[in-house]
Amino acid sequence: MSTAFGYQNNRLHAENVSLSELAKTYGTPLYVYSRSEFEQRWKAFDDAFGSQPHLVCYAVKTNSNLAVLNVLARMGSGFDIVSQGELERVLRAGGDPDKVVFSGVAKQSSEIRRALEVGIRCFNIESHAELDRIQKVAQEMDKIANISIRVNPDVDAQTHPYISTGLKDNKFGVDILKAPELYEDACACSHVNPIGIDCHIGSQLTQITPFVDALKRVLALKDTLAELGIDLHHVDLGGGLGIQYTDETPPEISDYIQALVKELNDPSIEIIVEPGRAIAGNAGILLTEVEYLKPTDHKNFAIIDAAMNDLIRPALYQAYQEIIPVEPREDGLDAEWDLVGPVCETGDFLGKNRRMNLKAGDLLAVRSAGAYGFTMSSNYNTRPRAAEVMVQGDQSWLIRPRETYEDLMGSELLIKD
Ligand SMILES: Cc1ncc(COP(=O)(O)O)c(C=O)c1O
Ligand SMILES: N[C@@H](CCCC[NH3+])C(=O)O
Repeated sequence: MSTAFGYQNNRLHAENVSLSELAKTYGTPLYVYSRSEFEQRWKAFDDAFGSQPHLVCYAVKTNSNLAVLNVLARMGSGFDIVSQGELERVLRAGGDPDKVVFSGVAKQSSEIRRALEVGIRCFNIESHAELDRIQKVAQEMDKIANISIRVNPDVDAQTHPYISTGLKDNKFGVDILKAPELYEDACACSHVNPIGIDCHIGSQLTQITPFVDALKRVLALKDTLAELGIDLHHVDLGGGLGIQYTDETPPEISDYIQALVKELNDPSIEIIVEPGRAIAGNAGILLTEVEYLKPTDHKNFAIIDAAMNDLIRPALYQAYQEIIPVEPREDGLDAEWDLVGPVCETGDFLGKNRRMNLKAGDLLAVRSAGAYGFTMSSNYNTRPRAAEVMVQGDQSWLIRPRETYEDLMGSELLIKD
């Protein structure tokens, strides 16, 4: 797990910043990110390619805070987006549109138009209907749309069924056997230019083998296309590399990338990867305070001020995330606790059966919350979304204030009649 979060003098720190101090200044729940961790993890991907042409396109959905995107853009990162909203964020954060790939099964015409207007690198196409739509919009704009086709290699990613994307049963991509036909149709389009092949088989993979198996199938397709006279410039292998949440042992970034480079065995082809979790996951924690202790004959509940609306992974995927005290103590109530939030749902828990010595008012840190944490948060129960803070060394920056109650009204209108 990340070394960015560790104890100094029995107090948990983010780099050299005390989390107790951050909680005092900004309140809880609070997302805290380590800038150094984001930078090191992105660089680990970039460096691992050596001389192989490549582009690391950070998956924006993972953590789309503008400061996070800006830190990565400054390092030269590309971006994998799935909506115009994400595109606008990348642009606002100083990202280079020429390093943007656009994934997703349901791109709207207006989104395609905007992406062509700013000149993104490539659309990852997921169906014939989408090819037709992109051709139509590009023709109207008199632009050429670079595309790759996202193929579904039917490889079992051996991950949670909700985050497995490369099986025939999943809505993503096109059947790899039908892909040559689609490429031929794309070549026949006046305003579409096929430049690559794309696949993404799932998320939180802890083995290299499924990635290599998918690449083998992609390369077989590439050979078939070459025989049809269709030569491509890149292969995009998506994201999906897992992280350690508890006792998983995911591969090192360098071993994963080197396995891809070795299997490709062609220095003239560019490899694009779209990592998200492997960069952001262990670069963030969610800080929360114990509001009440509620021991019962049957179970002990520690009611905390963070909830499923702040971090939905435990409720949605039964995901396990480590929860540790910011200032460990021995004079509280030592018991097994269910750490539950204020939301009116039985599924509102961040952890179950966690042995801890607690008092009300204690601060806890939910680890590995940098990925799919804030970006999946909501206002359920009309709860303001948490603030986000970035630290580096002994510096900290508030990068998104906590929502106010006025923010929660948004621009809704009363009916006047
Ligand atoms: C198309 C695509 N690319 C990249 C990612 C990022 O995945 P991960 O966070 O597992 O690296 C996802 C999410 O799974 C995705 O759907
Ligand atoms: N949101 C998921 C990952 C989904 C990946 C998106 N394609 C998670 O928290 O694990």
